[in-house]
Amino acid sequence: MMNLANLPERTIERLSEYRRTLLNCLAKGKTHIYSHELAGLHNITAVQVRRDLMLIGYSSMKKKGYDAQELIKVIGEILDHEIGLNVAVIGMGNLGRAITAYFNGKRPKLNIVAAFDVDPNKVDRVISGVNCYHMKELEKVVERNDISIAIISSPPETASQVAEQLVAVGIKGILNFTTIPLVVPDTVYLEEYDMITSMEKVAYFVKQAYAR
Ligand SMILES: NC(=O)c1ccc[n+]([C@@H]2O[C@H](COP(=O)([O-])OP(=O)(O)OC[C@H]3O[C@@H](n4cnc5c(N)ncnc54)[C@H](O)[C@@H]3O)[C@@H](O)[C@H]2O)c1
Repeated sequence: MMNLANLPERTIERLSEYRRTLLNCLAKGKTHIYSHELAGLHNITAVQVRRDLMLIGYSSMKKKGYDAQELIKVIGEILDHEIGLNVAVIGMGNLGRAITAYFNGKRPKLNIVAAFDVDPNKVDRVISGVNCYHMKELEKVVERNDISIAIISSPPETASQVAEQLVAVGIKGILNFTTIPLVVPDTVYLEEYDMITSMEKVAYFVKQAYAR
C-alpha cells in the first residue's frame, strides 16, 4: 500500500467523488456497487476505480460488489480529520455567501464557522448562517474557533494580502477562488479554483468537436 499521507491529488479528488456517489446510492437503498458501476457513473474505467481503492488498502469487492457503507467509512478515514476541521470564508460577497450557504451541513467533518469582510454593512452580522467579523479580528477568531482552513472569495486585488494574513495567523490550507495565483509557504496547502479556466477548457473541447 502507498503511504496514505502521500496519495496523488487526483486520487483524493476521486475518493471525494466516489463517496458522494456512494452516499447517493445508500440514500436510494442500494447497499452494494460494483467497480464497473462506480466507474460508469464517473466516466472512468473500473481499473482506475480499483487502482484508487487499492492505494487506500481497500480491495474487498464481494460477489455483490463493494459494500457502500463500509467503503464510505474507509474513504472517511482517509479524507476526514478525526474530530473535524473548521473553515473560514474571507470576503462575504456574492460568491462567499453562495459558498457558505451551499456548503454548510454537507460534510459533518468540515464546517464553515466564521466569515470575514471589511465592509461595515457586513461586519458584525450573521450572513448565510455564520458570524461575519472584521478582518482586524482574524487572529483572535481563528484562534478561538480553532480554524485551520480558509476560503478566499475577496476581490482579486486583495488576494495576496489576504493570503499573507491567513498564513500569519497559522491557517494550514487555503482554497483560492480569486483569479490571482498565490504563493504560500510549503507548510500551507493551496488549491486554486478558477472557473474561467474550467470554462475555457470546456470551450476548447467544444471547439475541437466543431472542427471534426
Ligand atoms: N461571483 C462568482 O461567480 C465568482 C466566480 C469565480 C470567482 N470569483 C472570484 O471570487 C471573488 C469574489 O467575487 P464576488 O463576485 O463574490 O465579489 P463581491 O464584490 O460580491 O464580494 C467581495 C467581498 O469581499 C469583501 N472584501 C473586500 N476587501 C476585502 C479584504 N481585504 N478582506 C476581506 N474581505 C474583503 C467585500 O467587501 C465583498 O463583500 C473575486 O475575486 C472573484 O474574481 C467570483
